[in-house]
Amino acid sequence: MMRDNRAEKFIKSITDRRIESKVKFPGEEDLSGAATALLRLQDTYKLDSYDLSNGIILGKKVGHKLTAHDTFEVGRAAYNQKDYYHTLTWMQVALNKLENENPRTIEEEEILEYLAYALYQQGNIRRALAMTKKLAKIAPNHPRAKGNVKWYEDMLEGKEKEGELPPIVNKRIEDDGIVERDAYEALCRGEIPPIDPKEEKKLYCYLKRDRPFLKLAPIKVEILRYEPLVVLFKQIISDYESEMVQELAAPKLKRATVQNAFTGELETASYRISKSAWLKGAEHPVVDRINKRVGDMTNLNQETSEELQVANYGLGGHYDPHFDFARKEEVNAFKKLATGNRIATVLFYMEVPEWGGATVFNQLGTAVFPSKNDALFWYNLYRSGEGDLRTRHAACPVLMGVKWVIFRLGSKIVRRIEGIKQMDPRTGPRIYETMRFG
Ligand SMILES: O=C(O)CCC(=O)C(=O)O
Ligand SMILES: [Fe+2]
Repeated sequence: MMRDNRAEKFIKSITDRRIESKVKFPGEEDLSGAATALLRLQDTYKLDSYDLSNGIILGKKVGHKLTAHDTFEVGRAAYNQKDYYHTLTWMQVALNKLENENPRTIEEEEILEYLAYALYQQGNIRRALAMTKKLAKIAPNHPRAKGNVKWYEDMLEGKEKEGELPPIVNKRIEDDGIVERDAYEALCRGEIPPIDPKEEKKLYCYLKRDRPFLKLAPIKVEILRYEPLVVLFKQIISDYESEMVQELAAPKLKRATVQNAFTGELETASYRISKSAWLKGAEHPVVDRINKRVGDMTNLNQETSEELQVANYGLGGHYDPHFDFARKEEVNAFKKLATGNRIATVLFYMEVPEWGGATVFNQLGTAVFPSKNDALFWYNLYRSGEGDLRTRHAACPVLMGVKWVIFRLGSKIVRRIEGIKQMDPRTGPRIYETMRFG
């Protein structure tokens, strides 16, 4: 038994599978992606770099400590994205950690060079110079240190004063493409703007019994807001159904893609990090049952709904603010959807994270913290078929645990049999004819 090397068999099996492309080893993108996820979590939930590198989240010890080298890698990922704000904080923590490390996991000079450059980029030239001088001292043969000292000195034009260095300035970049970032992140943290008490009074819960099946099994509905309407269906799937859906979806999960608005192509993007899979009604009775239930929940004809989509978000998984409907200017948008634009979204929370992962409507100041086995519903389009820009929403990054959702998007040729009579003040009890949009 001692001669039997089990690792060899394991390695062979992994190697074979790798040749068949079934197993992929982590590469540069995985490392930078993991680091970016940490930075995203840090910003959204206002986490301290030092705590985070010690596995402490919001005061609780939850993870492993990072070494100075790990910490350096996070800083380097930030540097590669020209994010000098985070480069600076993480390189400082790396340096700090290195002092207490024995044996050391990284050379001090490596950290110093990045740190000096980040200090310079953030407007701390005197400190960048001091740091580079230190680098030149400990590594006299460093290929760039001496040149950089001169460069910084020239920049200061002899204005380099003796004595105390000014305090470090380190401002987060303002323009990173997400205009609504601050409001969005505040919502993710649960900092929700107060609701007008008059509006709040109009919100209520009721049992939905307006279809024959629901006479026997009424659905619990909670109205979360109006204009645009957002409701929560309580305890609408069972643990068994949720487990079954996860089991069916797990082998099919693939990295989620987004549609490039200019080219119409599907591609991966850092603003949407999750894995997803599609499930057909014919695949399992549970899927079929959930599809039918969406009809009972929403009173929307399900014939032109998209298949169920299952999404799994891991740590740091998220989806930046977006619309579920396609805008007219988007290339191929309607072609891909086949049946037309997406009138409504239903989002089931199968598995909820311990922290983070809220669904937030950043224009509306509404945040929904997932509750297991409940489903969120909203209309994406006005009755005219125009996209409702107020429905811009996002999935906040998961800070602890995992999040599993199912969503179903209803599209174009929609016969609202009755509308959601009690829920939707716009629809009332009327019966709608087939509507064609787009
Ligand atoms: O997971 C969520 O909370 C929202 C997901 C979402 O908006 C989407 O996938 O379109
Ligand atoms: Fe969405």
